[in-house]
Amino acid sequence: MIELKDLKKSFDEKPVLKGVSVVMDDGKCNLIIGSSGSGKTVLMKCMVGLFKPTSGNVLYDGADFVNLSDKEQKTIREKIGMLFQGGALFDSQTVEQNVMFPMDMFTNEKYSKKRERVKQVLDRVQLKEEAYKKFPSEISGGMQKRVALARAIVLNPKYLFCDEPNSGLDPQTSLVIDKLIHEITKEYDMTTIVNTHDMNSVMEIGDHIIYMHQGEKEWEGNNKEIIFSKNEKLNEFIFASEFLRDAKNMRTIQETGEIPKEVEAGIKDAIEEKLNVDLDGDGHIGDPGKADEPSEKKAPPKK
Ligand SMILES: Nc1ncnc2c1ncn2[C@@H]1O[C@H](COP(=O)(O)OP(=O)(O)OP(=O)(O)O)[C@@H](O)[C@H]1O
Repeated sequence: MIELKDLKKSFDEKPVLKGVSVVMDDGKCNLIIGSSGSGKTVLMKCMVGLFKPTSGNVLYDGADFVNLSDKEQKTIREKIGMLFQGGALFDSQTVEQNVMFPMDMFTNEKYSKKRERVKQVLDRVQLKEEAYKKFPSEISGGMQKRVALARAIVLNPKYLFCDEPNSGLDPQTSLVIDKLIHEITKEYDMTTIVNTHDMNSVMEIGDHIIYMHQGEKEWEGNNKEIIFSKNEKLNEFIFASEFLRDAKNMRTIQETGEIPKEVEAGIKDAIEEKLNVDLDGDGHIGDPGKADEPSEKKAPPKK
């Protein structure tokens, strides 16, 4: 289990993380969302030991990472897999060599054993053998992400960190990568932390979502609860993310004028205000509690 306790990080007296406390769920995809500059990357870097927090704790199964000896920190680092933004593959190495790299670094396994394991993980991310000898520049962006994911899990990590795994991918390929991350998290029983801007990912794999706003945890919940959220900052962020256009439930509302059953409160009011439409036919646009007098309303879109 990873637990953050009152985590603070400042750069030159400028506070970036202002006391974040959260427990990352084991065996689940924990998504960190928030607008640019809200502190998502700094939070992730504090978790993996790339930044030293100004104060507070990062606990791995109760052990405070920052105050552990180098040897103890190394033991935890060995349990961490990282999928870096952009994949960060070595251009001069083949697919197979890229995936084998962590085994070369951290194990004394025989070459045949390493090849066997590399094949296993490349199979798992559905990469065919004809790609093994190719260089990153010779394969598509989606394939590169698969290779990066295979490399991240080759040492069978307990914790998987993914920084913007969908950056540079089209929505369909993003969905495939999201699903792989989600399935592998369950199969390997990992604690996965994903830093993302992608609202489709949020809806698809958001077992546990942490919404960061200006260095603080503003909201947390899962992908069902986010629909009902009445948190104004979160709703603003969701709209800024073009959630209306992209997310499945919202698409249903726009295209058919029907509200999916699960969208009965929370964000529904904000959607009404945004579209200036009385979706639920209650005589009000937005929250009826807020309106002093009935709003001028438009008919719901025709089916
Ligand atoms: N090494 C650093 N030195 C000084 N300031 C930093 C450093 N790293 C990050 N910051 C500052 O911390 C703040 C949060 O940055 P961070 O990269 O965590 O944002 P983010 O939420 O990940 O944004 P994005 O979605 O754009 O990646 C920003 O104001 C950034 O300028």
